[in-house]
Amino acid sequence: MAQYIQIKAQYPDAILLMRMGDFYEIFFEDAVIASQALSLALTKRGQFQGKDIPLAGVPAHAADAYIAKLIRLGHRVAVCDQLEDPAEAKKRGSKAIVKRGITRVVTPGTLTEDTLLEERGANRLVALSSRGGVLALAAVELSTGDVEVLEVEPAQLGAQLSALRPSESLVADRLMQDETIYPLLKMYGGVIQPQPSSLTDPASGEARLLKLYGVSTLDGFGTFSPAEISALGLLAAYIDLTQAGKIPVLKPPSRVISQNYLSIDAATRNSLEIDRTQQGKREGSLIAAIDQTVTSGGSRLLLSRLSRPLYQPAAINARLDTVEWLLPRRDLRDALRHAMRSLSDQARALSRLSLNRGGARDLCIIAQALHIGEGLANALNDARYETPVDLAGNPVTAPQEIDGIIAALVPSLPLSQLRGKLEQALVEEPPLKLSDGGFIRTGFNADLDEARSLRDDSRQVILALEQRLAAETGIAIRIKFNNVLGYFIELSQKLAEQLQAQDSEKQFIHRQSLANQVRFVTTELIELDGRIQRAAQQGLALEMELFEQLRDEVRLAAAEIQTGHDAICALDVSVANAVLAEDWGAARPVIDDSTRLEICRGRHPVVAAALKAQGKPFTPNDVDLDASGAESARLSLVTGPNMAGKSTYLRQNALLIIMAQAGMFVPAKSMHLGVVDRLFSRVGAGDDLAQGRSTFMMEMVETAAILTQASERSFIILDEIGRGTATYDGLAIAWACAENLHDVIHARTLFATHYHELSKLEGRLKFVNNLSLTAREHNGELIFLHEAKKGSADRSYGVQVARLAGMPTAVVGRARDILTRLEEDNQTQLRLDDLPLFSATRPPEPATKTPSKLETTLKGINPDDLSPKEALEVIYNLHKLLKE
Ligand SMILES: Nc1ncnc2c1ncn2[C@@H]1O[C@H](COP(=O)(O)OP(=O)(O)OP(=O)(O)O)[C@@H](O)[C@H]1O
Repeated sequence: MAQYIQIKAQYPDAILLMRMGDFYEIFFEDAVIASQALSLALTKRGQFQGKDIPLAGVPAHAADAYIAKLIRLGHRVAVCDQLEDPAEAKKRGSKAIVKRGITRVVTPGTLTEDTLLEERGANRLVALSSRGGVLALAAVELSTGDVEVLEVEPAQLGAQLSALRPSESLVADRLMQDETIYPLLKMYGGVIQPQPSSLTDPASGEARLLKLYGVSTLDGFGTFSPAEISALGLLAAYIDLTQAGKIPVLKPPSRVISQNYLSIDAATRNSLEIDRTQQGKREGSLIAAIDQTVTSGGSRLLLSRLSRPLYQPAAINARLDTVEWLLPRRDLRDALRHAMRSLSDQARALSRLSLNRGGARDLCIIAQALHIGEGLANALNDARYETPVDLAGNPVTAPQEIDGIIAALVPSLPLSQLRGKLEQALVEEPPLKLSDGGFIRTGFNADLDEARSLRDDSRQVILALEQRLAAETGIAIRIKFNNVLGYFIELSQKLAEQLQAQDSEKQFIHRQSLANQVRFVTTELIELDGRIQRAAQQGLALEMELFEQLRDEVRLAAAEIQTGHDAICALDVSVANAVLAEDWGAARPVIDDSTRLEICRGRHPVVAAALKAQGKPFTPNDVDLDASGAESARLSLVTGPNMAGKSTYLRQNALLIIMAQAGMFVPAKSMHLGVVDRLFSRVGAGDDLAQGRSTFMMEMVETAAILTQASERSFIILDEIGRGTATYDGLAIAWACAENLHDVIHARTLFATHYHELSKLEGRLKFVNNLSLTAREHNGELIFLHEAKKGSADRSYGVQVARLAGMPTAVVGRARDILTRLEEDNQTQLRLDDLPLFSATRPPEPATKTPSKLETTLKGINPDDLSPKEALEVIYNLHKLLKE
């Protein structure tokens, strides 16, 4: 108990699992929590301060599953193991206690076990910190070693957090009080772990980073701002704490420049269902419909590309070049995919090895990946020279990305030697547990072979002994083995009596009597047992030593192995995109700096695939927008009956932009896209009652965000703005928003509405046109054509849709009557022609004052965090701002 209490005191917030022989035992309050969470029996053991100590326990061999469940429920788990053999402890005296210590703290963001991780998803730990008014995010994916860091504008925090989708977030204590930041963290940050301000100081953060990376300066990784260092430092501290000092192999932090990416705010990401549906499932999301990758690393990379599409045309085109090059090379693609399919998750194997959690199987995974990588490089290299000229006789050069992949996969001499060594050393299918031994091949190490043959020979000797004793005594002697007694002779009661009766020399020593059996040993057997066990232990110790040597060599080569792994992931994604492009008859989008969005016969990737699976056709649709207004409308008003396909049309165009900027071919006949800087979607928000916001309030919050943040390079889809309030209020808001988007923001916009009155904007505003999704009424039946055509719809056919939905006939009939009456009633017709023209250009009413840069910076400073030197620096900065 004293040992327990002392260890528990170091990890008060975690559930402590204490190793006791074959079990992990849980005591006190932890036992109560765990027994409820894991449906374990709650018992008691001993007393503490006069009270019973509650106890629960889980078998050590099944601990992973229990830990996973606790983590999923949001707990942290500290695992305390036995650090020595109980026999060692006994040497110190019979009452000595086995040494125990924390070997790791398991938290949602720091998992590395395959059994606890989603194969195709990322598991990120994120840290958020701020220095001098600048906010920074750092993210690590411990199971693959990827580290990213970026500065964020407070307005972009939601977008960035939702792109990273952390499982766990470390947050500097004082940011927890920030009214704008905390709600975002709560929504998108996973499990939040507040961190003391003392850990956010950049100087100590830098020291921790140097230790983590084993370098003497961070200069080789680039330049980082104090806020970025502070966030990275938080990660380093937490990794140190949770991994009990073991240092993972991490890639150098890559600095994300937000301006190089298409920004997608959190609400948009949710509503477009990029990586999961609004119900939280992968199935039905964009990624599920388009993921053709064959490796888990490739799948994760595709997800990260879709979560953060690019903004620079050159970078997008480089990816597209690769897909285009792979597209006609079907045999090559098949061969590459076939080879990659047999790869296991190399990145995670490497990470386990570096955290001392790996086994011989992980070494095999690395060797196999190096082998396959080399094969891939050869196949690509051959293909590079296969078609030197195209049909027109022009030289065909492989895209740059392919050259890069080949270069990354051809191993250096030391790495290929390491691969050879691993292949020589390891058996084909090593046992799951290292402690079982038997993973090193015979012939690799002479000492090991000798120890093994000693062990095997001894077994022969046991057999011989068994036969000899049987012959000598005339009794069918059987020698058996168990972990407690070692080797022993086991006889039935009757035979035992017979043996003892004739054993005049007392050769057979009694060991144990069971109900029906009696067990004996002989001095010879004891000696033999010792010899066998020593040989086995010696063999195992040698194997462990060899394993550690190989593991250290792999660790040393980690950076090159990671580069190769990244190249395979990129290849997998490009091949997958080419496969998809062929399956779908997809087109390469033309990407440039223009302000166009022109799609011919585009299809919704998810809806079209779902309909296809049901054997139903999908109607392709065009879109034609130009933010400058020179070539076509800037804003299209989309009307049409309920169920006509307005939302599908809107989302389809947004999704195609995401795919195109992620560097993928798109399901369309053609697409011309002037790159989009920000994507906004206001499509059917749900309530956020937890935050005290009604549906209408949420809709207004999101619309406000669009109107304040969009630029003329943005793309916006707005679905039924204003529908959640009284008709006139809603129409007025929708009207004003459309005007503002057109006159002030100039962004390419698709605006779906049931307010048919809005169609009057065409003609009134220069760059607005009307589109409608068509339906036809035939013999009282409504037929949806799902075709987007020029012009506006005249009605919504809501009552017909209600009938289709199975509303009682009496209600539908009554609704029809009321509708006719309302339509006849001229009073309800709006006199829209009386509205003043160009109202959106009216000078805005004095808005609430936006804080100046000086004020924002001042607000971001926490005097308690500053050293005198930093304070002086801040004063200089503020003074500079005053002059700006
Ligand atoms: N282009 C299309 N081709 C074939 N089917 C389509 C197409 N577009 C939409 N659909 C089908 O029509 C259904 C309704 O589409 P959607 O939700 O987009 O309609 P809507 O006009 O937004 O309706 P409401 O105004 O009631 O919200 C979809 O679930 C889909 O199955």
